[in-house]
Amino acid sequence: MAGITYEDFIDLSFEPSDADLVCTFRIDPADGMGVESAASRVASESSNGTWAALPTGEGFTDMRAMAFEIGEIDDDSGTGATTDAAEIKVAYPEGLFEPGSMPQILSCIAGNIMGMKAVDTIRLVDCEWPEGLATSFSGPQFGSSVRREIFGVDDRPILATVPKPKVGLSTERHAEVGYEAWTGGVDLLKDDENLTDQEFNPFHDRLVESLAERDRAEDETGEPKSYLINVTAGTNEMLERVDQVAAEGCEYVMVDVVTTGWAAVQTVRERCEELGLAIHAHRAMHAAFDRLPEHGVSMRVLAQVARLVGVDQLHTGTAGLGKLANEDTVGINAWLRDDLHGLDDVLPVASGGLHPGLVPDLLDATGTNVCVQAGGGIHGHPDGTHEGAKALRAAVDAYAEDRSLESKAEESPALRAAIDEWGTETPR
Ligand SMILES: O=C(O)[C@H](O)COP(=O)(O)O
Ligand SMILES: [Mg+2]
Repeated sequence: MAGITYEDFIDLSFEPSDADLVCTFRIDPADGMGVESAASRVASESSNGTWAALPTGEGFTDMRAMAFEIGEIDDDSGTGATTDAAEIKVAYPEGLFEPGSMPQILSCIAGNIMGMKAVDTIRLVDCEWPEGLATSFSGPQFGSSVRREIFGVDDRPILATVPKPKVGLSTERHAEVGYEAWTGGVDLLKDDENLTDQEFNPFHDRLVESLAERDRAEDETGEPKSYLINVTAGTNEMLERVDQVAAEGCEYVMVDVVTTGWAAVQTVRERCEELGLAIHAHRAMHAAFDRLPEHGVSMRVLAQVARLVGVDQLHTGTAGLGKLANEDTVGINAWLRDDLHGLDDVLPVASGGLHPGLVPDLLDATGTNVCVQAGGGIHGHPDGTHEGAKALRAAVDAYAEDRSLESKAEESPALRAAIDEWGTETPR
């Protein structure tokens, strides 16, 4: 080949090899730009092309991506009409990627193309990860086995709660809230995404005091309990916090994986393997990438990335039942459980506006191999945190016993009060 131009990046008869990474994009070509031209520019800019024709020849390895499929998108009018947008598939050769480097991969498949003028919008919808690339990542260390291995539970979801107000509680109050929630029946105390190491509640003090309350709650209930402490920080500081968590005898760290960045998560994952700690991934900021359905990176792909880099638990939404907009929680959870070249699965976490009255519909949608997290739905209970935790546990136990909430509420005043307060309504 003497040279390449973007036209060399599309071939509708091309068949990807098993080693290729195949990405599905939704693209809306700019005015005057045909869909094939736009598709070829996507493949070009995300692999080794640019706007100008380029010389190749000696010293050049052909790392071109290839747009090989263009599908029409129905406009949902019921008339069979289609939109100007298209769903395209692009195949990327294995050699384009640095194995085990999520930042490098994302700089290809979700890099410059997100801002190209050739398209009005572009969304990375899905990826099919080939074995070579997928297994260059460690994947989860524990995955959903945390339920059984840490908590000895396999007939119900594990339960978590984040103290509210989300920031501003003193260390002492935070630890007390943990004690009340653990003894009420939740398994995990969880920090909120914006609680890290502030003056009103310093990290190390919170770690030590919360674990002391954890131990007390374990003694009283006879159940294993744990704490998802948020180690989010710059990478070096984060590693120091991970070390402190292990030294104090906790099983988990929590990381805000999107704001922290995937490279740092990979680094934390390595340290967590040395220390035997599980990673709880909060997805704060994901919606900046995935909320607009025409543009950005889907939550499905973010979840794929999280699994590859090796988180054990990941927030994936509430199947639309909670307070936050959700993209296909059920489908994403299924992907997290499906085989991925032998990598471990990820435990989905349902969180954001949940309360006991939503539990049956939630578990109908997600199944019970999940973590159910409620903040306001516990601490906003009319009788306080302890009763709120009892109510959530009763709702989950009722589901395991195949009983209605109303019937369970006859023996659980805490659940009765929660239902009287919130009913089965979705909050906003
Ligand atoms: O971090 C979270 O998951 C949210 O803070 C959940 O809070 P909520 O249960 O009060 O909506
Ligand atoms: Mg939160």
